[in-house]
Amino acid sequence: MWTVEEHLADVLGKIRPLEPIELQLPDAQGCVLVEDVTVPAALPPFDNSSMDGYAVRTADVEGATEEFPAVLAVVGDIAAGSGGASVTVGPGEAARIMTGAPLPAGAEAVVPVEWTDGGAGAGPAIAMDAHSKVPERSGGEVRVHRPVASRAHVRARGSDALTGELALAAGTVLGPAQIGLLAAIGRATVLVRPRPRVVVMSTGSELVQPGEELAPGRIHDSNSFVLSACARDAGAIAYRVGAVDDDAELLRATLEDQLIRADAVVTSGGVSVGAYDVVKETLAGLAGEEGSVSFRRLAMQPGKPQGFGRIGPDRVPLFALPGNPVSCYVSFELFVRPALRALMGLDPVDRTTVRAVCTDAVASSPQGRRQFLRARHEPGSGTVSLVGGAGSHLVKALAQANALVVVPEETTSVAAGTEVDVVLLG
Ligand SMILES: Nc1nc2c(c(=O)[nH]1)N[C@H]1C(S)=C(S)[C@@H](COP(=O)(O)OP(=O)(O)OC[C@H]3O[C@@H](n4cnc5c(N)ncnc54)[C@H](O)[C@@H]3O)O[C@H]1N2
Ligand code: MOO
Repeated sequence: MWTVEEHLADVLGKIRPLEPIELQLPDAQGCVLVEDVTVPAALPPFDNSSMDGYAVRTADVEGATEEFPAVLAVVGDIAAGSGGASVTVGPGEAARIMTGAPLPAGAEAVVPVEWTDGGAGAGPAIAMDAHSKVPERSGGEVRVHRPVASRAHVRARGSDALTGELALAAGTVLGPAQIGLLAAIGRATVLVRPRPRVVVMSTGSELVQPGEELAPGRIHDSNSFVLSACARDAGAIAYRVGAVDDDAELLRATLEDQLIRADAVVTSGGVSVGAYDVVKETLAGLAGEEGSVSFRRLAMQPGKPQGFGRIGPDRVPLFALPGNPVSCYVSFELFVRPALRALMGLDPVDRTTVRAVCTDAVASSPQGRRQFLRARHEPGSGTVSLVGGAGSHLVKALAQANALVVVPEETTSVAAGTEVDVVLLG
């Protein structure tokens, strides 16, 4: 028997991060950057207004009040997106300016429109008149009711990022804010490790796709759906092949067809000791260029029988997971997810493990095997409660779980109220 750690070490030892590729920004989300990205030009690229208001010279509005406003001639109207170069604010002048529009020459600060009459001559404005309705507001006069400090409501060129500064370091995982920064500095593509393409297939002649009628003795294929969802959740691109009958030739042909689009292959079923366990039968016999897959028993429950190896000329990692639905899911979480994260260059590769007080007793746990029990973890109270039993077929309980309670190899029972290790799922 292999320990969980030995099997994981064997898997991770055979995984190399995928070669970096240049991806469009939206496709790079969740990926690891493999280049240092520097800021090519100052951000913001020009001094601009942070308010809808009037660009003024501060001396002109010194001492201004509502009763004794500074009356300024409006010499321009600067919308965001306009160059603004044609406008210069001289003494006694102001330019109407919108949030994000470039500060015109001569102006030192912006007074928000609420500190003015907005050009309407009827006391403090609450907003500007729309240009489409009152076009004459782009000229005329404005009464300013309050003084303003130099550079007030001005966002200085380079106040966010300076030219040549490091925007994002290699190794950064690109989340929404990082994607936003890259877009803001004008990058359309970035060099990242791509998402692995994972081919998922169930095996078993008893399997029927959801939506189809069940004949006697047959069940719906759930593993290919779980595994595809797990792969996507781990950041990979999943190709769900569906179910392949227990037929060695068919399995071999399907794998051969699928390898072209796979950075990893995950199968479920057919790895135990039955007479129709064709995954084991087929893959254990690979030789030479075909690669090799070894089958072993792990000291864990669920998930005892496992196959792992690399197949085809490109040595694509292949995980042959047990068919029992819970065994299949737990095996993915413990071994495949870390491998996919390693392919993406993500770190850490493992799920988070915390300590929590188990509110339930575990009456018996197999000696010599690490048991993973489905549970609900309550972070607020630091407790964890078991859901369902240890049976590897209990998919309803699995769907209620958000964690796995770990019962160590040499522990055969756990009293309620004991602190245990808990693997958090998601
Ligand atoms: N004599 C022994 N029998 C078994 C042993 C053993 O040590 N000695 N180990 C048991 C354990 S533990 C596991 S886990 C399973 C693993 O079996 P296989 O990987 O060969 O899986 P199958 O036999 O194909 O299926 C097992 C079980 O799961 C159901 N199944 C399979 N695929 C799906 C799917 N895609 N969706 C839903 N359910 C699926 C299948 O119908 C079986 O009920 O072996 C034990 N046996
Ligand atoms: O390992 Mo099986 O996975 O115990 O049901």
